[in-house]
Amino acid sequence: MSLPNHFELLGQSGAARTGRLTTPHGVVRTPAFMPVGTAGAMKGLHWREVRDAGADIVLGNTYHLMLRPGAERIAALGGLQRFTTWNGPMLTDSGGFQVMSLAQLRKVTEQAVKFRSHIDGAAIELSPERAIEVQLLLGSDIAMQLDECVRLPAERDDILRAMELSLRWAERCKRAFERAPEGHMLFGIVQGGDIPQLRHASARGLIEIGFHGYAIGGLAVGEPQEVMLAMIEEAAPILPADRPRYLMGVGTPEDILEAVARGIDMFDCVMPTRNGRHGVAFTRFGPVNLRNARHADDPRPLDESSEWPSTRNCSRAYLHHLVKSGETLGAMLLSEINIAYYQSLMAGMRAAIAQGRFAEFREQTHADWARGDI
Ligand SMILES: O=c1[nH]cnc2c(CCNCC3CCCCC3)c3[nH]c(NCc4cccs4)nc3cc12
Repeated sequence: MSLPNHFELLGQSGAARTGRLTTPHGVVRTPAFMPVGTAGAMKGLHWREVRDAGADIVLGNTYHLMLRPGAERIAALGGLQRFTTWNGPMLTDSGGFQVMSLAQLRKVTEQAVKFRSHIDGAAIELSPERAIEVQLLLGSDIAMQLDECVRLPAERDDILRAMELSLRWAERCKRAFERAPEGHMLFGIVQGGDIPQLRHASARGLIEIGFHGYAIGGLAVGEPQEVMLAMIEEAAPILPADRPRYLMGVGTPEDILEAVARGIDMFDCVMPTRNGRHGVAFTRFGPVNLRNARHADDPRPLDESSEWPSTRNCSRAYLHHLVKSGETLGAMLLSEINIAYYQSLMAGMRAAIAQGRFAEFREQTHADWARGDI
């Protein structure tokens, strides 16, 4: 039987789509950018700013939260929304991806991913069943299956092995998710590396099992942008048109624009806050590195036409000063400026798609970025 569908397509312009995803904690407008909360908090931002910037949904970081303060403790405290006071939709990942990049002594077996906590060295076993249990304890509106993501370039055998393991884990996650409360969703994750036939097999396998939405994983892991875009073109058209598509870990504003043009609806990336902490602002005319001495005497704001106050009011000279002197406020201001820019890009795409003029929006946006910061 097919799962209930909480996604409503509102418009299309070429392969680009705009829609609404209804969750127990509210509606998500797509295309959507999901800012990443780290251990349950947004680095350098208050939730109010995240909401004001236009974000409908944020990511909860399962790997960190399950290690500290622990999923059972967050459940006892009323779940992630109450714990963090972000009272809107939340998506949590399975925790598996970060085990691969953060944990020590990790081992992948049929049963589970086994690793030692980077906090206290405790031996942890993250099985598909435990990954679902943790996300249900956190109370997220959208949970992700446990999968194995292979960094690229990789051998065909390894990509095939990880793709088939991820499909078996998808089946186990689906079964474990059957006890989820009404309205909560589970997304499968397409793997298959940079091999079209394996991308097709993975997508078809997930559709056979049946999910509320489908993520495309295994990308933005070291491959050139054209390979990432080619794999989206292989997978997206196979995925059900009436269900959301989430491209994991992506990306720069250009990656996002080009992925929306190929039918992707949801994104997450650490770039806006991470680049903000490193002094780089994303703007309508491309990235601006505020560490650069050329800004020291520049009284102009980053973009006087921006709707975001800090982008419209803070002088480059001030931002340069804050960044050079290592003031925390510098990282905070640039994080909010970047989140606000990403959300304005998403809002611009949603409007352009709804009005059937996405091709023009895409062309004008590329031209603005090419003009660069002057
Ligand atoms: O196949 C995948 N399966 C599962 N997760 C993936 C992720 C993590 C997505 N963000 C999770 C967030 C959860 C909350 C905390 C922050 C992460 C990816 N990120 C990237 N690229 C960006 C990359 C980031 C780091 C190395 S590559 N490709 C990814 C591919 C997969």
